Formats: sequence, C-alpha cells, structure tokens
Amino acid sequence: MSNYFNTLSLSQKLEQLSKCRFMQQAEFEDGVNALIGKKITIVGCGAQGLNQGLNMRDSGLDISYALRQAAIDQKRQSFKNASENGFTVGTYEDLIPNSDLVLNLTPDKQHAAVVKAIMPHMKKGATLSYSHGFNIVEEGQKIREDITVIMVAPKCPGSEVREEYKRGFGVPTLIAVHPENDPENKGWEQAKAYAVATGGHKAGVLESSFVAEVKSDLMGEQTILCGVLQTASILLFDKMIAQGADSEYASNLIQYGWERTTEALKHGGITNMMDRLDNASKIKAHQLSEELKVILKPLFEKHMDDIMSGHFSQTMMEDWANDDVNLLKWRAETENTAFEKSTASTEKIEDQEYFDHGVAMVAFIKSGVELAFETMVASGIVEESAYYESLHELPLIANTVARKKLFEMNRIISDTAEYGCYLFDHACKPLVSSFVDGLDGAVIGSAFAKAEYKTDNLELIAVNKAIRNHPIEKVGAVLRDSMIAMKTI
Ligand SMILES: NC(=O)C1=CN([C@@H]2O[C@H](COP(=O)(O)OP(=O)(O)OC[C@H]3O[C@@H](n4cnc5c(N)ncnc54)[C@H](OP(=O)(O)O)[C@@H]3O)[C@@H](O)[C@H]2O)C=CC1
Ligand SMILES: CC(=O)[C@](C)(O)C(=O)O
Ligand SMILES: [Mg+2]
Ligand SMILES: [Mg+2]
Repeated sequence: MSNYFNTLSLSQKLEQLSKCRFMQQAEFEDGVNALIGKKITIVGCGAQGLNQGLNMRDSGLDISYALRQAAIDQKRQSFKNASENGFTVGTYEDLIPNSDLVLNLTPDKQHAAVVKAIMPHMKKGATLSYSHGFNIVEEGQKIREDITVIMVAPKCPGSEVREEYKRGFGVPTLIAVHPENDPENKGWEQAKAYAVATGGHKAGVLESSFVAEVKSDLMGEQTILCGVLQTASILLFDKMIAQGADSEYASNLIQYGWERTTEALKHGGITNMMDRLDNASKIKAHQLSEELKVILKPLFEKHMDDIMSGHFSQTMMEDWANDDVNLLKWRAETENTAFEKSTASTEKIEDQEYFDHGVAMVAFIKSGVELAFETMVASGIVEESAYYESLHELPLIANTVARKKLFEMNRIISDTAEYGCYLFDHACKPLVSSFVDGLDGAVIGSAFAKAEYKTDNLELIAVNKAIRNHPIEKVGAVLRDSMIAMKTI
C-alpha cells in the first residue's frame, strides 16, 4: 500500500482538499430511513465506537458489536462497554456476514489488520464506514470493489459525541464517499442517514472527502485542539508556581479554565470570548496573541506541510512498527509533569474569574484558533472545515481537560491525535518558554486590570476591529446561526 494522496495529480489533490459543501437541513429530511432495518455492526467499542453506537441505537437503528476474540474471551473494556449497555456482541464470523453496514471504529494503527480480517466476511454489496480518513488516504488501503466505502467523521472527542446528543444537540460532522468505492451510488444516502443517527445534522454537516477530512483533522488535533492546550497547560501552571501562586488554585485555574473560556468561544466566537474581558485585559490578551502568532506561525506551517507531504504519517507509522515506543514514552512523560500531578482546589471559582485571571490562556486560545484556521485555509482546506476543526471543536476538547486534565484528553482522543499532540508539544515548548517566562505575572493567576489603567479609545477601537474582522469570525457566525439547539453546559 502507498499514500493515496501522493498518487494524485496536483489538480486532483486540490480538488479533493477543497471538497467541502455545507449541507442544508432539507437534505436530511429523510432522516435515518436509508438505514432503518439494516444490520449495522460496529467493529471496536472504544471512544467513538461506544458513543456513536449509543446515539445510533437511540435514533432507531439496529446496532451490534463485532469484537476480536481476545476482547470477548478476556472480557476486555470494549466487551464491557458493549455488553453492559445491552448490545449484542459477537465475533467477526458471527456478525459481519449478515451486516449491511460495518463501522470500522478501531484505532487507526489497527485499520490495515482489521480490514484484512473483516473484509472476507463482508457480504457482496455491503458498506464499510470510517470516522477518519487515515487508512484510505495515508495508507492507501484498497477495498473490494463491490463494497461501498463511506466516512462519517464527528469533529469531536467520542465522549462529547454522546454528551451533545444527550443535550438534544449534536456535533459538526464531515461525511464522504470514497470515489473508488461507490458501485451502487448509495454511499451519500447512507452517510447522510448515519450522520442524522449520531445527531450530527443538528450541528452541521459538510459534504467532504476522505482527503479533506484527514488533512484537516490531523492539523487541528496536532496544533490548536490538543497541542496548544497541552503546552500552555504545562508552561502556564509552572509559571504560576514560579511566581508563588497556590498550587491548588493554579491547578484549578488551568484544569477548568480552558472549558470556561472556550465556552464563550463556542457561542459567540473569538469576539465573545474577548468581550468577556475588561478593556485593559482585552487589549493585553490581543497583544499577547499577536506575539504568539509570530512565534508559532512557522511551527503551524511545518505541521501542515508534514501532514500534506505524508511525512507525519510516515513518522507515526514507524512508531507503530516499533510498538508505539515514542507514544508510550511521551504519554508517561506527560503524566509526570507538575500540572498533571497537581491537585485542583475544590473551592468554587466564579466563571468570570477564569477570564479575569486567565488573560494568558485567552491569548493562547485566540492565537491558536486564528493560526490553525489561517494555516489550513492557506493550504487549500475550505473555511467551514477549518472552522469546525479549530474553533468549534476546541470547547469539546476542553471539556475532557476539565474532567481529568491532560490525562483524560489524551485518553479520549485517538492515538493518532495523541501522537501528534506530543510532537507539537515537544517543538512548541522551547519556542514559547521565554515568552511565558517573560510574561507580566498578572496575566495568569491574578487580575491583570488595575484601577489606574487608562484605556486608550483609539487603541480599543483598533483591537475590537482586528478581533471582529478575522475571517473565522465571519464564517463562524454563519455556521453558528445554522446550529439547532446548541446548549450551554
Ligand atoms: N477518539 C476520538 O475522539 C476520535 C476518533 N476518531 C477515529 O475513530 C476511530 C476509532 O478511534 P477511537 O474511538 O479513538 O479508538 P479507541 O482506541 O477508543 O477504541 C478502539 C477500539 O478498537 C478495539 N481494537 C483495538 N485494536 C483492535 C484490533 N486490532 N482489532 C479489533 N479491534 C481492536 C479496542 O478494543 P479491544 O482493545 O478491547 O479489543 C477498542 O474498543 C479512529 O479511526 C479514530 O481516528 C475520529 C474522531 C474522534
Ligand atoms: C477528537 C478528534 O476529533 C480528534 C482529535 O481528531 C481525534 O481524537 O482524532
Ligand atoms: Mg478530529
Ligand atoms: Mg483525529
């Protein structure tokens, strides 16, 4: 197998990268009907597998889980996930031959082996689905020509796919049909019905491509969604400790601060998040954000280049072949950081205090969201896709940090995302450490705004204009208007 994207001509690459059409509500009027009565088998019952299956069953679909024999024999967590939630569980031989739709929700590293194991059992004319394009695009997996191949990719960690559905909402989702595998022209109807079954149509669905999804997903997760949260959590916590802050307070501010500040982002974009700051803090956060964008632009561009060229995938697959030595080493190193080992105070901190005492955190969020969006769009990814993969997903990742710090984030996201997050973190820390060391202590852990601070009107007008005029604010406003029943957590 070889990298599918690299076999394409430049015009084909650009055509695939730019496939991204925001779908109208009317296109989902048929609901889940295309899958009603169909036997749907999910292979893998982990972060995506369990949560997508719960949503799909609640939406009226017939869901079972096919697990590898070892998972059943050893009653592994995936077996418990499926059986304790009342699903039928069986082996590939038991369940796949009668399945109309098979969802491959195993780790990307396992896809080649899993497809090899399940394809012989798939009946003629069945459909195989993915939630990430890595196996098809980066590995170049070939699928039997009678099989339809689709993708329904939630732009969200697995746990929040379920939480948003339970709130009566959903998560933005990219759907795609692999152009090499749509022999019966049924791929799009099935992908739309699957997206409705997970609740994705309530948040927004993009008619996309395997290529556009994988290149944007890898970029979002490595940089703003996980990488920036990891690096900034570790460095800002150390900064507060170095300036004598109470460890439990500092731990609380970081652990819960991302969720609180990005909640403002989710509902009203960067503009709303910045408007939650007083004038002095807003001007300061904007200045720090602009400085960070200059420092981090080369790193964001390197990640985008390495993802586009296939260099990132090659590097990660070498670690796969080496028993995940680096992934496991970096995971252990992360767990050993002062932030991860700290205990957050249980005292209630008022929502506004996370903004007032978190000016540096707001600056990291603003710079990372804008930079990720700019870099993706400059590489041919369409604005709507870049929005979902940066601004909209960040609060959902922040929810996982609020639960159990970086440990929970790295546990819930895919191994692919976790690996990329560590790569970014290792390169980012040396780039921003002197910036963080040089920060005015009041921008993290205490109130920045001082009574004597005089706001310059012209400066404030210029800052407000810069915030509001960023392209992500314009596309974001349109996409958020189309979201049905988005809830405040
Ligand atoms: N995590 C996330 O939030 C997101 C993930 N995705 C994509 O979803 C897919 C699934 O990822 P994710 O949910 O994180 O995966 P998880 O690691 O959470 O779960 C994977 C499941 O697959 C099973 N599994 C592992 N190895 C094998 C194997 N060799 N054969 C059969 N089953 C196996 C595991 O069960 P056991 O080990 O017990 O057998 C486990 O239940 C990936 O393509 C990922 O990129 C997309 C969006 C977000
Ligand atoms: C949660 C998600 O969308 C990620 C970060 O892309 C992943 O876990 O792969
Ligand atoms: Mg993703
Ligand atoms: Mg991913």
